[in-house]
Amino acid sequence: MKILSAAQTRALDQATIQDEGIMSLELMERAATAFTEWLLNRLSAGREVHIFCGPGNNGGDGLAAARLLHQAGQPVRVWLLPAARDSADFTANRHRLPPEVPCAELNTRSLPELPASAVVVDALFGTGLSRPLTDEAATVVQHINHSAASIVAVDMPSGLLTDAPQPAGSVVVRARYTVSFELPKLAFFLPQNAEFVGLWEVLPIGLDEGLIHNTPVDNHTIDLKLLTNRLPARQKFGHKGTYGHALLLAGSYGKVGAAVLAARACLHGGVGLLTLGVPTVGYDIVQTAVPEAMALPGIGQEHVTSLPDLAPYSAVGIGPGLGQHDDSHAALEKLLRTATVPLVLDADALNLLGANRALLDLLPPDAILTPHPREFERLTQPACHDYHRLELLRAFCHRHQCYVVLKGAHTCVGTPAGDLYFNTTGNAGMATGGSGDVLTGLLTALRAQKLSALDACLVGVYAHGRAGDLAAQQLGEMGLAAGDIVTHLGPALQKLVTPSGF
Ligand SMILES: NC(=O)C1=CN([C@@H]2O[C@H](COP(=O)(O)OP(=O)(O)OC[C@H]3O[C@@H](n4cnc5c(N)ncnc54)[C@H](O)[C@@H]3O)[C@@H](O)[C@H]2O)[C@@H](O)CC1
Ligand SMILES: [K+]
Repeated sequence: MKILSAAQTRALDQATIQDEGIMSLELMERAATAFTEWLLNRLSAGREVHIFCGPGNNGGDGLAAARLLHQAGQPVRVWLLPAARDSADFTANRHRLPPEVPCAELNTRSLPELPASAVVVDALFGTGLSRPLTDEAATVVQHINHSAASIVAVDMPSGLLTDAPQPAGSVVVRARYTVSFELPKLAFFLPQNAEFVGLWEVLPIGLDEGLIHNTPVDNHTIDLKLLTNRLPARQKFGHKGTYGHALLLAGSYGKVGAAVLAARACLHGGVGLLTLGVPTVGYDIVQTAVPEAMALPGIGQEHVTSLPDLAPYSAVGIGPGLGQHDDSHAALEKLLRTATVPLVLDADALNLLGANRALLDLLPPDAILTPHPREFERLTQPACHDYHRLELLRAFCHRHQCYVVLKGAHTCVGTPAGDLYFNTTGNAGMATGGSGDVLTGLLTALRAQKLSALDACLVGVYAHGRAGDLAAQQLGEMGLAAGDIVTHLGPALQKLVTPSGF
């Protein structure tokens, strides 16, 4: 899916109205209908719904939803934010509200009591918000936030800008759910907004697909549609040589487990052959834990101290559990100077790069780096906020012509072309030691199988998250350990395989 800016969203609404010859009121009705159905499916009987409406079309959505909820037999009350001017569609829906639905203008000196059993629908402001909330609007939002009621935001939590940072201390609705329309908003993907957005969902309202297709964007979601035809099916006459030979340089004394996890993920990621460059201290461990992989002797006693001959390999992954010793640094530098095959760099390989920034200039084109935010900042600079981090990410990928997988709840893949891809799979159970090692092994496997760097990142990140979701379904989020992600990689990848046939 594309992630549109607020201005593009407005333009798309308008263009859909013109192209389809429908009234903007009809589009609002679609939005309100979708929202109402969503809410009715989740409401337990008897809970009173308080709908807070602003003066624009977000408020219009709220008024239309109030009518539809009332028609469905749901107890509902409407509260209107006083404003000098209301939008035309707000006014039309105000007139269509049945007189039986209690509807009153808010008075900030005596705001309505909101019991814990109430559901608050926040339809104060949506994508039309142009500046932080002040005065009455801010007071109302603070009142809602201080109540114990459950808050559901329509399209956006009011007060949150769609695609730009908030000034510190801005008043923003803290929604439990945000129900948005057609396409997700950039704000939803950023950790700094999690406390406002809550869980979010996007409901289709039939905006013009052709127009969406023709809208140029550089922010996207990673979803099944995007992944179509990126992961080829296995060939009937394929053999282990067909699927590449990966080398993983990983593990050191006390961190051999990282090498085991990356190795297992690499094998379950479909690689034909895997060789492990682990120090002697981990040799017996990996030979026992991962018998399918070969292990190289003599590349270091307690950590990796030398680089093997790279000729046999079709991709190299380096970093999990590597340690940051000087001779590991030297091996990394040699790798960067000599490798002609795809590289995946993670963990201590990134920390070594961060501590020796001159190495960054040696990165071969299309290398994949998989930092978490702190590791990324070691490679660049501290980010002032999440939007700044995305700017840094774009600039870094462009400057070094590399792909960066910035790990998080919505892992973001940055590309040399300046595109950002936000992942939509995964869960909080994956916030556990070793998850990243699994991703590194998987990405190395995909690169060894000759997927482009972009396809490997998109397929790998999505499948890794999906495998985590499958594991959590069985084990619960708390019960999930990184090895469980590996176990579920097979089904997660299988879902993405390009079907054979014609
Ligand atoms: N036809 C459409 O354009 C559709 C719009 N939809 C809804 O319409 C929303 C966008 O509607 P609008 O563009 O009218 O915008 P909003 O309803 O989000 O807000 C606009 C109003 O708020 C005022 N405003 C902006 N910032 C303010 C601030 N800080 N303090 C006080 N007032 C402020 C503006 O002057 C304007 O009156 C979407 O989020 C969505 O909920 C949906 O009904 C789908 C169809
Ligand atoms: K809202």
